[in-house]
Amino acid sequence: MIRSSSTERQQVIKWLQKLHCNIPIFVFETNVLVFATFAYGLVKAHEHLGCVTAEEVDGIVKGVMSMADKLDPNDVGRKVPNTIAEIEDYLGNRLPMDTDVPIRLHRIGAELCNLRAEAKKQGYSKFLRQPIITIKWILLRKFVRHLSEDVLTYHSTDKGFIQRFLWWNIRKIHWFLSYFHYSVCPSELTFDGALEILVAGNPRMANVPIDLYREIFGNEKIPIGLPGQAIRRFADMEAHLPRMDIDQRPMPSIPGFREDAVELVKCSYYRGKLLRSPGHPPRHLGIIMDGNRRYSKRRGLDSVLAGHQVGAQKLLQVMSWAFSAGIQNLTVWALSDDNLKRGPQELNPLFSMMADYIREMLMGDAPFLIPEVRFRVIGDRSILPDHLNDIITKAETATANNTRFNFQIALGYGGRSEVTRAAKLAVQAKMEQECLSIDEAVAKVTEADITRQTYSAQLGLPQIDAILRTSGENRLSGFALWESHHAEFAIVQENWPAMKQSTFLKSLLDLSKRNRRFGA
Ligand SMILES: CC(C)=CCC/C(C)=C/CC/C(C)=C/COP(=O)(O)OP(=O)(O)O
Repeated sequence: MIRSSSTERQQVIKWLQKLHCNIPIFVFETNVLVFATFAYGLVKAHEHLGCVTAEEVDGIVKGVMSMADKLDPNDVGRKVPNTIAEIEDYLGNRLPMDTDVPIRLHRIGAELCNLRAEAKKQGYSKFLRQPIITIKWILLRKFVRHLSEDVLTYHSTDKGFIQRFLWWNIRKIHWFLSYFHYSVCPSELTFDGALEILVAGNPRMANVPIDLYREIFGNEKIPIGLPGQAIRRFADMEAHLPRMDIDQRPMPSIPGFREDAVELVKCSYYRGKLLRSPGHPPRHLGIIMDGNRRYSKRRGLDSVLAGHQVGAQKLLQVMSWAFSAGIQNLTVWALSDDNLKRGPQELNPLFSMMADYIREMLMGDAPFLIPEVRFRVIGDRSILPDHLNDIITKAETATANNTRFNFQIALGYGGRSEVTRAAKLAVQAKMEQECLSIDEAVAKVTEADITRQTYSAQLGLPQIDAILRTSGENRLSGFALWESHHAEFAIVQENWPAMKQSTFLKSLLDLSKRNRRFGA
């Protein structure tokens, strides 16, 4: 199972903390965003071009951290350029070339300047549509090599010189970032989205952005409106660029890169929209995870179980996508009572796999991937094998005091059996609480009494108000039969294991826009 180790998380957190607090040039949130994009670029360049080595990427990171250690803390607050006009002014007038700067860096700087001049000459619109991006990648490669070489090999004890030298490199980074940003940043990149880009550069760090964000700044330190400010700054920068649809934005034509980058950009875009949407995320989202077997067949996987395994990994991702999108209650349907018709040859391995995943979620390096998850199972537990029931009980007990995210898995669940059960319990409760005969209790039972006996209500959760189903199927199959009365419905065409984060966020955005009248 892919997940971040706490050491990796801590490293990234420390690194970002230092960037944010100690480096004057990164005092503005936007520059952290831009740096995140830059870091992503480095990693991608390394992955796809194979020209930037892992050591070089490490060199940059180490270099930046060592610069953070050495810089003068009194220098905090320096204004950095944030618009094209400011950058031009900065490059032209306020960035003096130190005399002891290595010649080759000077040359790269000149090349970058030429690029800028070229862009200006041609007009940014034309410039960005041309394959000039390739040249940028070559420059990026050169830049990274030289910078990392310089930072790593420089051992002088002359503090004054080191400081000047490091400062110059920092300016260089910012200089380059501006170009990089103007080429590939989406117009609605949010802080959260940028962090995601950063962590997604390391596949083991994927899908922890909000959590990471909170760890970096602490809950009380999250500046209210920070994303808004960031968006405004981006909008300001973007105002100097031609408007382009996401799909038209210039991307290097490297197989795999474009799709990957477009997905990140789309996620960032939808997250930005969600942040500013006047609606709210579902209070309680229900998901029908459909299409595991079709996925397995379509991808030519070895077995049906392989499809379920990818589905289980998707579930871990979706939990964290939902959490970071502000959803606090998530119920997923993993096995219906109808599914019990499937033979033991499919069910037994599926049960074992579920037990493994729940154990892994419980015992793993980062339990449940997101903090303070309360885990519960609804449905008919009597149909589950003992080993699965044991681990479920352990997970339920271990997470019983958690409150930030309620996560329910429906197993052996059917809508009709839930309603039947709720009706029986409602009559029973009426008899006991009001000392009634069965006939009197049946006569007095109300809808509210039955609602109180649904699983959601019994667990102290709001009723499911939105249901998402994957694999293009257009029916409920009895999921949340009682609660679906007013629930909004979203259908995703992708099979569950193939669902993209952008599709998920887009569905949430769509759900948040629904005009709900509740029959009025
Ligand atoms: C830890 C834990 C509980 C993991 C859950 C794993 C998971 C995603 C289970 C879903 C199983 C299931 C019956 C999916 C429906 O697809 P299908 O098999 O009916 O596929 P089809 O619609 O293509 O036939």
